[in-house]
Amino acid sequence: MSSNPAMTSDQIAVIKATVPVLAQHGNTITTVFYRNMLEAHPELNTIFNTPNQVNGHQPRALAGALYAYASHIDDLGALSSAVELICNKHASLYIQPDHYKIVGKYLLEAMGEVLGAALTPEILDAWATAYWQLADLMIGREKQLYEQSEGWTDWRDFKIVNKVKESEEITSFYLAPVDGKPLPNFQPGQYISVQAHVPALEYAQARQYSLSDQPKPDYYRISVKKETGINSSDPAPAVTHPGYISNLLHDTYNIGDTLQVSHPYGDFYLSPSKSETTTPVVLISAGVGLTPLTSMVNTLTSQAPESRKLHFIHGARTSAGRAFKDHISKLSLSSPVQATFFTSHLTESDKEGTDYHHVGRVDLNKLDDKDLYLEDTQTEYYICGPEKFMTDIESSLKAKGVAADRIKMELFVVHRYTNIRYHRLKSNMTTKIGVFPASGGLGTSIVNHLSKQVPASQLVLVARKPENLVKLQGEGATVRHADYDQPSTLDTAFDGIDVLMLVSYASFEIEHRVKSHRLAIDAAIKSGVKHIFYSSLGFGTGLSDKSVAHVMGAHIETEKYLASSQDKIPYTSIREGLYSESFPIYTAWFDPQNPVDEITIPHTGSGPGIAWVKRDELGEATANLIVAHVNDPANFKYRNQVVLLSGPREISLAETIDIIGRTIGKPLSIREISVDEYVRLPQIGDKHTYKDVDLSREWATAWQAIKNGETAVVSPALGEILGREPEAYEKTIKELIG
Ligand SMILES: NC(=O)C1=CN([C@@H]2O[C@H](COP(=O)(O)OP(=O)(O)OC[C@H]3O[C@@H](n4cnc5c(N)ncnc54)[C@H](O)[C@@H]3O)[C@@H](O)[C@H]2O)C=CC1
Repeated sequence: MSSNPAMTSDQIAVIKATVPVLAQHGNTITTVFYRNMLEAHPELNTIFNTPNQVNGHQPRALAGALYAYASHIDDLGALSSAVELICNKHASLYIQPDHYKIVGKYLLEAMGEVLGAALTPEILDAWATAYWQLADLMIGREKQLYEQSEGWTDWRDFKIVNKVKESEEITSFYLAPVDGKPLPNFQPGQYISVQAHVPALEYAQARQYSLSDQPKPDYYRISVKKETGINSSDPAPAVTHPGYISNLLHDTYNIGDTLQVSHPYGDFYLSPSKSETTTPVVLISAGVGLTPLTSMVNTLTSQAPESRKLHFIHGARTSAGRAFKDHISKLSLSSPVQATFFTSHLTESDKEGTDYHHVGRVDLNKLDDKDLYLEDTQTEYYICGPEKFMTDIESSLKAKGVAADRIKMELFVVHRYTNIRYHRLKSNMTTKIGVFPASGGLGTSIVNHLSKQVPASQLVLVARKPENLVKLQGEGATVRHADYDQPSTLDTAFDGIDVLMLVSYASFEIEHRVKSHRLAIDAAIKSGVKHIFYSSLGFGTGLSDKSVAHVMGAHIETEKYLASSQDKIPYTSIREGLYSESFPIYTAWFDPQNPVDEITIPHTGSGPGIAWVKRDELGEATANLIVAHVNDPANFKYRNQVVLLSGPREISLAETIDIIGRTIGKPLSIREISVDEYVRLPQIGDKHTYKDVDLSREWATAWQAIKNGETAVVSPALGEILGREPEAYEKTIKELIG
């Protein structure tokens, strides 16, 4: 039993009250925390993943976890799967109670350093108690895990006894314990941590690798993917690339070499009872995600009754990159295993029926329902691969009627496990959701994502040109006409709608825009709408109501109007971060098709940057928030609140331009010019003209806002609401112009 004090109800209230502070400063706190702690305790570098420190992933993940913890301080049950995931990973790294003392000290100190006087003794005390409440819970669970490991409670030396190339990218390592003692059993799907000395860092690093074969008493097998583009003899990627250790194993570890290995752990595994029953199992993976599922299929085929239905579905970019192809194909000939391979890039030598069955990415709609064993309500589905792949497959299975508790996914990153699983809720079938305008970039994205989660019959799509919405109309959506510029069309446009998504009037002028928004809000009140969501913008340093950016003016006014109307209509204002796709606006209309060498803007490029975010992820998260409200309005977290959806990291304008330059293969630079020069640039033309009035000078206030750090705030909310890490800017830009 712990001797730490329990939390009082006042302390719980204090923690809940600090949630917005964590939303705004969490990332800075955790960044300072890791920096200070690792400076004072360099020996802890072996525990933490160095590239994830450098690229900011680890501080972000911890900030997300703290935020989730504070939000659920009075409902810790909601975090139990996250705690289980983290404790398993901790156990595989041999985390000890003393480590929690060090972490607690530096975390609370970092809060003090970042928040200054705002961290009153009362708040500090509440956080110290909250920290130890969670730490005790985790220490207790980790103790149990160590007790279950049959005395194997520290790193154990293993020798590589075989090294087998499985595909162009994947190589298996067969690891046998140096002490020769038999290995404990594990659950198929679990992983081990493998620790290797990294000469470039002068310390060891550990990574988790799923076991890829069935349990054997004399060896473990892991199958490791080599990342392209990193050379393990170059020390630089040792600190920047999370795949460095995998490449080090490929390039420098051979038969006879020794590695340190942990006991197997992990909470993604084949239900033990499944190896004895005849429940059908479908294993769906992409790329190297097939490793834990190969362990499952090997286990099941070695033990299972002949009558069990088993389907192994795998997607690979190329057939040559597919590991275990012959092995799985052979299993499908001699056992009840069905195998279906998807290949997205075919080569001439690929043969249909052996190398692949379908072209493209894994798409369950290409398979018959009977081959997914949908008719059996016991069938279990195991998914492993990139995050987006897993959530897409999960949605696709749910759309086919599979209950959430029969879908299991390997989610390594804690952040997305904070269990505020907006997209997992069941839809309330009677609530009507309206979107206006249900067109344009953001509106269309919101509608598309809503239609994946609720039947079209629940949607009321209101647009200036309703003829563009015939497809959803055909599926049962109600489609209506309305125009911000024709106020009378708003009178009845929102009738019958329970929850309305109001997308802001597309302009950067203030007066007419605010007037249009007010008219729409008033119309919504008159129509009896019960909750209004409004798309605001990501200027204003997080959630503040101050901004020097002219473009933010109308949003701040509208938010004030919403706040003053909350007795008549509760609201949520979503500050949609700056679209990654909108880089031309911030680069003096740089055109990747006709690239200039020099970008002329009233900004040096350095200083605070922009937390760019992909527009379609904003659409998806906005839809998730709407669905969360529809399902449980009483517990909706953002009632009468403003929430910021930002991208995963702040990127300076100089780096932004560097990324764009690298993507198109041309070095680019910034030359700072005056605002006077900027507004006269020929390419500006009438791009900032609204109803014949040139607003270029007003627009240029955005540069000052960026300099002031207004667009640099990184909030964990987007990742939480999406249930995965938001897409990296580099990737979005590559897709856009690469
Ligand atoms: N977060 C960011 O980085 C950015 C945000 N925005 C703002 O976000 C909001 C949504 O942006 P997007 O969907 O990307 O813009 P968009 O320009 O793609 O779409 C705007 C839609 O509004 C419709 N529309 C225009 N005038 C209308 C009227 N009088 N009545 C009804 N509908 C009308 C248009 O038909 C169009 O479909 C806009 O207010 C826009 O100004 C715009 C660019 C970047």
